[in-house]
Amino acid sequence: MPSRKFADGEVVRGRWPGSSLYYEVEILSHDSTSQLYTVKYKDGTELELKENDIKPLTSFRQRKSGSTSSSPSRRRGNRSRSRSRSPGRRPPKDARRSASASHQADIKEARREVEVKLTPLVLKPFGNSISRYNGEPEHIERNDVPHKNTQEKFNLLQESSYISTQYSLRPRREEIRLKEMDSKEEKFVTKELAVRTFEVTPIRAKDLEFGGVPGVLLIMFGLPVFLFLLLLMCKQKDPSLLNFPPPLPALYELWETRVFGVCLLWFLIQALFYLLPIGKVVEGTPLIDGRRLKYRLNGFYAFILTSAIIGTCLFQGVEFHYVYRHFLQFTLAATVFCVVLSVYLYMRSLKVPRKDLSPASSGNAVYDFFIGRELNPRIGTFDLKYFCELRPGLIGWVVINLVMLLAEMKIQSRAVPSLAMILVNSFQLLYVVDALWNEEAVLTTMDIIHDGFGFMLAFGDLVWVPFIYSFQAFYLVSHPNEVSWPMASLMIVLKLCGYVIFRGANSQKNAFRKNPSDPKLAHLKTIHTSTGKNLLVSGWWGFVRHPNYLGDLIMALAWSLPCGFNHILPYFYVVYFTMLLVHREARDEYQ
Ligand SMILES: NC(=O)c1ccc[n+]([C@@H]2O[C@H](COP(=O)([O-])OP(=O)(O)OC[C@H]3O[C@@H](n4cnc5c(N)ncnc54)[C@H](OP(=O)(O)O)[C@@H]3O)[C@@H](O)[C@H]2O)c1
Ligand SMILES: CC(C)CCC[C@@H](C)[C@H]1CC[C@H]2C3=C(CC[C@]12C)[C@@]1(C)CC[C@H](O)C(C)(C)[C@@H]1CC3
Repeated sequence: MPSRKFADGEVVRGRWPGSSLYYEVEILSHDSTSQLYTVKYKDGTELELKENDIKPLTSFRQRKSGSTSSSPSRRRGNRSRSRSRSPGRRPPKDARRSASASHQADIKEARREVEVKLTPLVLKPFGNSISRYNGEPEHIERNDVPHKNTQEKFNLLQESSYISTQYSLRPRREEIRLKEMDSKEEKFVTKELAVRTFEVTPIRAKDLEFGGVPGVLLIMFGLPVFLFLLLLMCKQKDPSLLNFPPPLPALYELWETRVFGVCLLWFLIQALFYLLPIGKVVEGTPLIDGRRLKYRLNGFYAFILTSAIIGTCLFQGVEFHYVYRHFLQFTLAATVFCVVLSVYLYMRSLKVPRKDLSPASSGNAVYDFFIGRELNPRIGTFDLKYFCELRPGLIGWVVINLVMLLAEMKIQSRAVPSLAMILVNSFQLLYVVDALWNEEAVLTTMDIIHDGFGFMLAFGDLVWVPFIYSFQAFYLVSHPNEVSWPMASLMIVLKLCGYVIFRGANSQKNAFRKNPSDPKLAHLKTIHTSTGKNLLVSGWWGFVRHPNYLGDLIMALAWSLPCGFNHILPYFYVVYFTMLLVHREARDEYQ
């Protein structure tokens, strides 16, 4: 039997799972089969830890800072003690005044202080949250040297951030109770922190995402070219990679004003549906200044109305084949539209107050043109980003799929569409309907919370989604693939598995973000993070780090499989999507 290093009843330090923080724990028992120790924290939480995650007390130096507590519960107690000593103990009303214009001089001075003294903690505004982990170790030393008033205020802010970096694991019910007790005061602290960090921290070049300016230039010029090449490749009889490059059409052949007019009409019809006073109005997550924007949820109605129009057009004998025949022209028209939209978005963003800028914006014109300068560009109540995220592109994708289904029947002289085409169409239809049905969920995605509205999302939403995501259907029109029923059943099962994981995880996350005290979530465990927010670490979110991405990837595979294995092209989506999600996961992890 393998020997054990620590005895029952021994007091040691246990590493907090997923962090580099050690708390004082008592060894309760040891399981010789799993080699896990059951340990108890001072607040009563019991966890199982590996031997590697346990250290003797003697291996830790006493911390210099004022906080000597080691367990989550003791730290909480300590927190109120330290607060009572600090200026932050003032009632919120008084404190709010300190952030007002009458203290501009203080702020200026503090700004200098922050730049010089608080550099280890790079706080950058992140969407509606308030600070951003800078990749440094989470354990932040506190500055105990007495300073002037302004420095003290920032110590308080730093302290609140320090407190936020400490993980806690307690049953969720208790967490909720404690949260309610503290929420008032925390709200004040984080709000003040938000306002100040937004003013004082310029974004450094190394913080730019997507490879900075060279990276975004490459994406902006490279992606449209890539998109056209992919579509041209697919038009070839043998779309093998060996047949690269495909024959290129003359540029003038790609432009057709009528097609551009159709795109414009499509956009305007969807905008009209968006403006209809049907569907409930909800509030988005709080902005940096505490405001919450209102959003109307009527995407699903827009989809129903669009289906009715498309149905009527079909009934009237409208030639949908026109879209297939002019597919490249449609792609170019949508790209031109998106460039014009991006220029408009950038120009208008130059006039908006700083508080309305996206936390992702940098001050560099090229980068900001790409990532979007303004967080929530609106014309009156018309929210351009929210509208584009779900309506013209996503509904357009379904319509394009239908066009491909009809084109397949026409070109291959079929009385009914192929099973492969039916599978692709229904899988993707389910995905779009799900997105529209759960429209509110989009309000908690990083696109809405963090990114501005610029070329990236305009191109992604209005060109990339409709013209790339419909690629499998486009492929099947000229490269038929027979799918047997047993294979089809396997693909359906795969799709449904992916969907259950995707929906389960997203719904759990949205419910949690909407109301962390939701009794339905009380059984779930959470950890506290340095952004001040909690993360779920059980349920779907205890299974893998990003269960929603996993489900999405499984679905992506399921809707590529009906295209068979003759060519790699239909699997491009799976490859791209994996890269996109790995990158998003890294961005999320960083934040
Ligand atoms: N088809 C496509 O092309 C495509 C592209 C992108 C995304 N998607 C799908 O869209 C959905 C949303 O994607 P997303 O990129 O916005 O990612 P997401 O993971 O849904 O959202 C990121 C946010 O989720 C929160 N979060 C992360 N881990 C959490 C946890 N353990 N507990 C609670 N909250 C947690 C964080 O919120 P806070 O910041 O508030 O902490 C984070 O900012 C996903 O299902 C994804 O697969 C599809
Ligand atoms: C560099 C560019 C090509 C990157 C383009 C990225 C976009 C294509 C995606 C960014 C956010 C994505 C997104 C969906 C579709 C693809 C994006 C616009 C989404 C609307 C798909 C349906 C989901 O249910 C969703 C609503 C959660 C999702 C939101 C994010």
